[in-house]
Amino acid sequence: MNQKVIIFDTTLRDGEQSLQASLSINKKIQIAQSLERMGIDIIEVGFPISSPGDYKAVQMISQKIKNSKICSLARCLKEDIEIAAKAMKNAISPRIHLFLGTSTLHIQSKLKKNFSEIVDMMLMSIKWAKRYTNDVEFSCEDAGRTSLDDLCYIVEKAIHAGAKTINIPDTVGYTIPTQFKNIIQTLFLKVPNIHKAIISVHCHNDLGMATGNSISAIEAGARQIEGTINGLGERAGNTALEEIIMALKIHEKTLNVYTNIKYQEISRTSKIVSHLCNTPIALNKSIVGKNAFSHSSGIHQDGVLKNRENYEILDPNSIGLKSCPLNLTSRSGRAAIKHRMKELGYLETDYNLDILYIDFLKLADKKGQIFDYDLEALAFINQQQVKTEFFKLEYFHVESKLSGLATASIILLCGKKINIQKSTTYNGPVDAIYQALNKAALYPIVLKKFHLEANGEGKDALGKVDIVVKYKCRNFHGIGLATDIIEASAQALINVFNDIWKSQQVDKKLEKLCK
Ligand SMILES: CC(=O)SCCNC(=O)CCNC(=O)[C@H](O)C(C)(C)COP(=O)(O)OP(=O)(O)OC[C@H]1O[C@@H](n2cnc3c(N)ncnc32)[C@H](O)[C@@H]1OP(=O)(O)O
Ligand SMILES: CC(C)C(=O)C(=O)O
Ligand SMILES: [Mg+2]
Repeated sequence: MNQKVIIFDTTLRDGEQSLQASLSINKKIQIAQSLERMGIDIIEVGFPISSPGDYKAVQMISQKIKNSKICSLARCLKEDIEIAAKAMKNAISPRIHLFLGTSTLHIQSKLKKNFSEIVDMMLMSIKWAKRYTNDVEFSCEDAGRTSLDDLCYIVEKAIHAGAKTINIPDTVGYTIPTQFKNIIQTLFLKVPNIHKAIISVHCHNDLGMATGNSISAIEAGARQIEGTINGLGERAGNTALEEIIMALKIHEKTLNVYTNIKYQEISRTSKIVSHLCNTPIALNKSIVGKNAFSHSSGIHQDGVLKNRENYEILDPNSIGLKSCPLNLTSRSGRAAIKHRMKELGYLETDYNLDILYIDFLKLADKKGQIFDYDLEALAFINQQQVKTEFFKLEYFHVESKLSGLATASIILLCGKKINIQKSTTYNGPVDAIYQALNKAALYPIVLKKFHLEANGEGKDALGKVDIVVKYKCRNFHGIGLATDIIEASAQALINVFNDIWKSQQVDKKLEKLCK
């Protein structure tokens, strides 16, 4: 009988570590809900000791997610474990994920300890974590460069101490598939109590081996795969879960395994993660790239027309990609929009149909036909700007000319106050409106990245602006979307102001609680 492979998603933890700006709590909740809908078994939602915002996000996700297990990361320190447990207090079955470097390099040059101290730290922390939950995972950080004897020793002790899952990370993406398979096979051969735990792997993609290494680990007996959507993660990223999931589906008869993933949700989840994390997907990315199912050369097109399977190993429908039979224009109604969103894999609870319809009509009047990418952008970028936000742009007027001054006038609602500002600069219209908005919001921010692109194709594509802004020690990411690129730029900055404002409210609440 086929065995189950547990899919463990760390987009919100390892994936987030690689982003230029940390995710707001709302974005984290939206991603977690998307992962839950995809059938992810375990969602690693954060590292609660790392910041009050992360703690709060773990706390809120623990309340909302009921069909996936919730997991939080902790170092082998009592305080980390206690905070992780507290943040997940309302989760149905919380998992504490402990990690500790086990390679000589990490032990000596990073942790400044010896091997027996590491074993003691591991034993103490598993014991401590078990006070809060029965579900403890222990990761041997840098296992890919750990001596096999040391690895077998520490894995045996960790299982004996009560860890139910043992994770073998190739933290720096060092190994190649034959080596990594050998590590897992050796553990199964030499660790006497290995069958009392699930063996998990967590691969990084520094040499482009993450998916290959994870599959080779499954061949050797691993039954949990850790990874992220779109392969986000430290440096070159983690194992891309969509790749693993589809590889396991296609080769299920060879590998004798299955997963509980709802394949139809893959495309939608990938797009949501890409939008909210400000990480575009490469055109040629396996499974979810725009070109993954398109055929450009004559011989391939001829072959596909004769029989799709000549050049396709996957049916695009299987991951939720469906072509659109409806022509969506300003003559379309709510029913058509709801229907198309459903076909694209979204539930009515994912978006607000009334707000989406208003935005849809405005856009449809401007550009005629509305495509899927417009609809998704309106639903998942515009609706980030919930109508109850603290800062709201009421009006702007911008003028600029060749080799001359640019001037911007704005009216910004700041809560109940109306703030009117004007700014003039030689740096162009975006800088002019940013200076005026800054004068109104009064946050001492530094703009670190400004990226403008066309969302869609042709002259009626929407302008999409992504910015990263530094405020105090933290980076914030904002997205703006509009047919007018100045409006899109302004909206991106206002979204950042709203996130800063919200994070200040969270900090204030936590300060009160701590007093
Ligand atoms: C492989 C991975 O992906 S591991 C996860 C990595 N993720 C992150 O680091 C993101 C979140 N991190 C953070 O917010 C911060 O680094 C914190 C809050 C965890 C710690 O912040 P600080 O207390 O300022 O420590 P700093 O980050 O400078 O250094 C890390 C410390 O943790 C120690 N440490 C590292 N791993 C472990 C571990 N598994 N168990 C116990 N201690 C550890 C280091 O030795 C170092 O201690 P030292 O200062 O005594 O040398
Ligand atoms: C915390 C651990 C599992 C990790 O991310 C790594 O080793 O890459
Ligand atoms: Mg990692």
